[in-house]
Amino acid sequence: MSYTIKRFKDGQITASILTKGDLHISLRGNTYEDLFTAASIKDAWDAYHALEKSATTTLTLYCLIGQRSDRRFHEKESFDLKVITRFINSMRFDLVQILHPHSDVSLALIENAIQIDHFEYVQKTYHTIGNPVLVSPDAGAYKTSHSIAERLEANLIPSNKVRIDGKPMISIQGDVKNKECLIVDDIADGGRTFKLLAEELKNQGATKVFLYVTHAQFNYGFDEVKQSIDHVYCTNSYRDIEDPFVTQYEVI
Ligand SMILES: O=P(O)(O)OC[C@H]1O[C@H](OP(=O)(O)OP(=O)(O)O)[C@H](O)[C@@H]1O
Repeated sequence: MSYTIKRFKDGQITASILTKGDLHISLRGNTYEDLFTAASIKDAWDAYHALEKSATTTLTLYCLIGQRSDRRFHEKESFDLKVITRFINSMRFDLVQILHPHSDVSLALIENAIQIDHFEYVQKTYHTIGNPVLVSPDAGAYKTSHSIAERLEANLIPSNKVRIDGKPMISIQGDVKNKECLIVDDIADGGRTFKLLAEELKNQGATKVFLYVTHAQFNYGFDEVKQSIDHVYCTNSYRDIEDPFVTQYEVI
């Protein structure tokens, strides 16, 4: 099965199916354009395979747009993940695979969805560094980090971020003195959460602090995070990064 995509000058996308067969679309999925591209391909495929009931369709998204907006943050605001997942459901794929979603809400809202595990990337990072202590940065990350630590038979130190009078305060529940630490989480947006945590880990005696995130946005660059983090490990689910400070595992 193969297809082509044509973009008109005004941005419109048209998909054409070249050869028949099972459909598998792999995209970052981190833009609305990616989702519309998938919808065009699926529409063309459906038309061309109307009589072929046994053919299957799979959509793989490596960095689902809106995954952090997994609730209505304010009664006057849109619930963006619900809008996005409704659109995905309207395409009617037999299977939708999502790499390391921010929370289970994405999987609950998307029909026929399964998670692509990020364990292998954390495992590679863990062995490359040489068995560091894992650190989970907040309550949201604890459950996943706990399961990863068990699978790696690694030590895990939970930490938490609370705001006191608007100022972020980090609490670390364990001894990191003279230890190398690996913070593990799903997404770096600006990276401030990890910069502050790394500073506190070093204040408490950590010798080195590394960061693993599956989805590496780093929307403000690396200057700030470089001040307290020694190296970043991530996938290229969101974008390709050319920087010696970053090791990327290619997923797309
Ligand atoms: O790079 P930064 O800008 O510091 O952001 C990164 C943090 O934000 C996300 O959590 P979020 O606060 O969305 O999680 P929540 O579901 O607990 O609100 C993500 O899981 C990281 O922990």
